[in-house]
Amino acid sequence: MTQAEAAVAVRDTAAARPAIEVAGLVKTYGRDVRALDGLSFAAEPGKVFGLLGPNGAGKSTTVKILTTLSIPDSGTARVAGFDVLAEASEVRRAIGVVAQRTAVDQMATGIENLAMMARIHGLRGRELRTRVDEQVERFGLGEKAKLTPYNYSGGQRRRLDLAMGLVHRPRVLFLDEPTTGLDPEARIGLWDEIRTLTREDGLTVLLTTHYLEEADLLANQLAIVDRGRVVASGTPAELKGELRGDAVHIGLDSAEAAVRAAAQLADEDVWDVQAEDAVVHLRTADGARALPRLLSTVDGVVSATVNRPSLDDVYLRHTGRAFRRGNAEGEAS
Ligand SMILES: Nc1ncnc2c1ncn2[C@@H]1O[C@H](COP(=O)(O)OP(=O)(O)OP(=O)(O)O)[C@@H](O)[C@H]1O
Repeated sequence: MTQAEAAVAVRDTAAARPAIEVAGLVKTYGRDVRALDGLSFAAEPGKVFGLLGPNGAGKSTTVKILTTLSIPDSGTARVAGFDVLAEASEVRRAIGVVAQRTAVDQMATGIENLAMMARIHGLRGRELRTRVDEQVERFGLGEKAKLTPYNYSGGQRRRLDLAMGLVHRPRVLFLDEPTTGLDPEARIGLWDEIRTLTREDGLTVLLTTHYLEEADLLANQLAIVDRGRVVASGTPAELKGELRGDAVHIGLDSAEAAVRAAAQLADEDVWDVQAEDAVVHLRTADGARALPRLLSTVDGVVSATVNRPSLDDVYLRHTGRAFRRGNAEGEAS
């Protein structure tokens, strides 16, 4: 092997290593709250990796550890090849963070905000000005960049957040619930922007979300987190593809009726039958054709839906709870 070939081999090996590697992370708060309970996953470089889980699943705790803001009780984590504990300052230089709560100073213009962030990252003079101009251009802020964020639309404010998170050209970007509060058009625009960043700039994005649709459409790879552990991982298509048949959800007039219906339906040609509150979830081959037969088997039906398995069904399969219910529990705690 020539020296040049060896250099390429070394570079390719480095590029092939996961951008984020997490193994057996445990984090407890006080005596009782085990926020992370042996969490492990690996995110490929240049892709969007989605951490999907209901409120309280442990997503923010994971991000805090990966961004060096919190220390795990045990386990290891590497970001951009650096250990989050032993090489915390290298990690900080390699990452950008766009939190759910904006870091934007509302009294300063877009340009001033970008310049402030660039200065925090040690940029000065001409390099700083070039970098700020690049971000204004890259994120389509145009003339708006000369105004304070009060004059921006929700989508523009979020793009300024992104531009600020990327001004120092990080290799890994942490994005927390990026499209919360945006209208559908702005959400789709932002998803496009994030995809472009990974495809064209080779950026790795760790996205945390409790929006199933966002995880499904935006993430190349997903880890579904529940109670501090990864319960399933893969591409959205792989995860949904693991579930055979169609998903059927039958709403009944009471929780008791749902328990009775689940027992009756178990004798039919169905699988993964679960009663939860006043709903029975199950899967069956050719759901549309099977539905009239299934509905005639039980009493007290108030609604029924049939669909191809969604990430909601994947979550249900692995946790025994519907995703929305998981969220409601998290919000209540
Ligand atoms: N500083 C803290 N002190 C005590 N408990 C905490 C603290 N931070 C988080 N927790 C608890 O740890 C668990 C995991 O919380 P975490 O915020 O990581 O979840 P999450 O998946 O990010 O939820 P969300 O989507 O609501 O942010 C929850 O039970 C939460 O109440």
